[in-house]
Amino acid sequence: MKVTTTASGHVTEPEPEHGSAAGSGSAAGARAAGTSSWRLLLGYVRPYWRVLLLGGVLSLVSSLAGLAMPLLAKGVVDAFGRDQSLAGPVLTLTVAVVLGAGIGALGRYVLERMGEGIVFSARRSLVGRMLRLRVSEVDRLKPGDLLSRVTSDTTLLRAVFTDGVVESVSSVFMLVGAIVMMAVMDGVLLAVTLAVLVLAGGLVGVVMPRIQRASVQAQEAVGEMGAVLDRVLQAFRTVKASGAEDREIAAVGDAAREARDRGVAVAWLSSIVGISAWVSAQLAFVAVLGVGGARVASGAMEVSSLIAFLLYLFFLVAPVGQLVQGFTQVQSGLAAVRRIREIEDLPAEEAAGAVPAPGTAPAGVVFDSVVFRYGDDRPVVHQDVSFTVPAGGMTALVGPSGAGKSTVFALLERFYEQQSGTVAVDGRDIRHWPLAELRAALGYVEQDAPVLDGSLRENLLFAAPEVAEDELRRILALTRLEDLVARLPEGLETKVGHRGVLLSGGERQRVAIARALLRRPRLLLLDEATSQLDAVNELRLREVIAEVARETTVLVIAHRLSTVTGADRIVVMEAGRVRAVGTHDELLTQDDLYRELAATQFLTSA
Ligand SMILES: Nc1ncnc2c1ncn2[C@@H]1O[C@H](COP(=O)(O)OP(=O)(O)OP(=O)(O)O)[C@@H](O)[C@H]1O
Repeated sequence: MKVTTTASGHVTEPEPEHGSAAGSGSAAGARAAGTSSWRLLLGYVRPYWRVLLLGGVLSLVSSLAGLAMPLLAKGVVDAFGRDQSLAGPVLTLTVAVVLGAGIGALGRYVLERMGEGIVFSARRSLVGRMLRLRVSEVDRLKPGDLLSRVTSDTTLLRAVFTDGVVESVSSVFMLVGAIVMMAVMDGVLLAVTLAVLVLAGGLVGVVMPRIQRASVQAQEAVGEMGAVLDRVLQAFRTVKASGAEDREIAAVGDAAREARDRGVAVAWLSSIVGISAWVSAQLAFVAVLGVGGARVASGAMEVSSLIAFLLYLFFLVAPVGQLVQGFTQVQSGLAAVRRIREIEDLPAEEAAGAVPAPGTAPAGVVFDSVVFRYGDDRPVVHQDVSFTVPAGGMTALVGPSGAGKSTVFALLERFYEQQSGTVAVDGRDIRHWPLAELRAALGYVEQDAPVLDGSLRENLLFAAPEVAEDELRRILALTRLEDLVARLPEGLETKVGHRGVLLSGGERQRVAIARALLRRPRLLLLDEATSQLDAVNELRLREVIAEVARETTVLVIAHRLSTVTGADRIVVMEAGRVRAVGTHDELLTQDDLYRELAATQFLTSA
């Protein structure tokens, strides 16, 4: 696939040549999507073609040994009938059985190993792609569904080449071989057999497309169940506090039931195919026994040939069953590939590569006539935003909820791109910065300061794993976290738990600041927590911000009076515009909205 990089540094890919499975209703569209799914599937198997070939050859050799078995059995019967020694034919038969089974098992192992390799590379490439998706794309996706694409859909790829392609090829080989051998034995009996089998074949042809549709729906249902479950786990405490457990259990149960129903539909259709293959084989067996018995009685056929023919007939049953199973596996695999491809087709950011050191000098920011909306169908969030943050010191952004303050940070990090206007960091349009370098120059502390599952040390070094111990100690002192480290049972190595449950809100915020500072940002973006902090934490946070502002530029979305009074300048935003800029004292006299904000929102935490 051709990938191009735009002037802005964004990687763009051509529109998918074919509509996705969900999008294309027409038969031609579905065919085209099928073709490209195959191409994608082949892409996964390409690195393993030698292994696939080896596995395929081993399976074929094992099938050949299987095909020889009835002939060798006929040899045993003939030797018995002619009063010859049985040792030779029995030994040959035994060797063929043992060798055939051994080679078959080895072939199976080789293919299964390859299947695991394919799942591994599909997962690696999908996760690699997922983490590079643009934030705007991920906003639209459901995390649970994404998870199921990485965990469950990729698993289905394993069986495509093992149970699917190779088994099907060796089944066709067995089938053709058995039919040829049957033709050699007795043409009349073959005609009887084929007449019965063609009837079953027609039924299978009708059911197969339904199996394909049901497989896609089954996988979508599993994805949906993941999405519902994720919703519950994300808001676990809210679910409990709202007494909504029963309703949510029912919702997840509904999704699970849907997944079960779709799975049952696949099983039902597969069993129709399986049973018709089995019944037709039995019918063929009875017919062959009747007609063959008559032919043996009339002397037109030897009894050993009838026995060998019947054995070949039994040989037909297994490959037909495998073909059916193989076809189902391939259908599920293709459906999985389509779901994986939907993610791989989404626009991604440029790859990080080596990040040049962004320097350490504080960087300024300029927003110039920025207009931005989150999507074409969304309202304009930044109507016309212009302001300047000089390098060094602290600038506070204030304004009512929904004014567009957090969006300023999202644009600076280039999570989204403005529709018009310019955003510059250190005098350079951010679209001209290599993305990784830009992000390395910024430290970003989110409002809810997420803590990742792992130790406190892992959390602190998340953005800068190579940082020296003295620098870590310096930042711990700067962010007033030394007490916390001393208090935790295992110090820095203490597991802070999923979502940082061991830490208070204020501590979480300071851990997030320390994490950002350890990367030595030239500009710290701090979205202050709105939650109330106790007096000690409030004071510590204020000291930390003031001290950091001596080293670098700090742009803080402020929710506390104590923060804004310490700021060198304050930018007041309202409804997607900047309405005033000044110091606290200036704005108190000049700007009504600021005076009101200071009197209401900020006053509680003076
Ligand atoms: N990812 C998003 N997708 C779509 N709309 C969004 C997204 N993030 C924010 N918005 C919308 O953009 C508007 C501005 O949001 P923003 O978070 O920038 O405001 P804010 O001033 O930071 O508010 P607050 O102080 O409450 O956090 C809001 O109406 C919000 O609903």
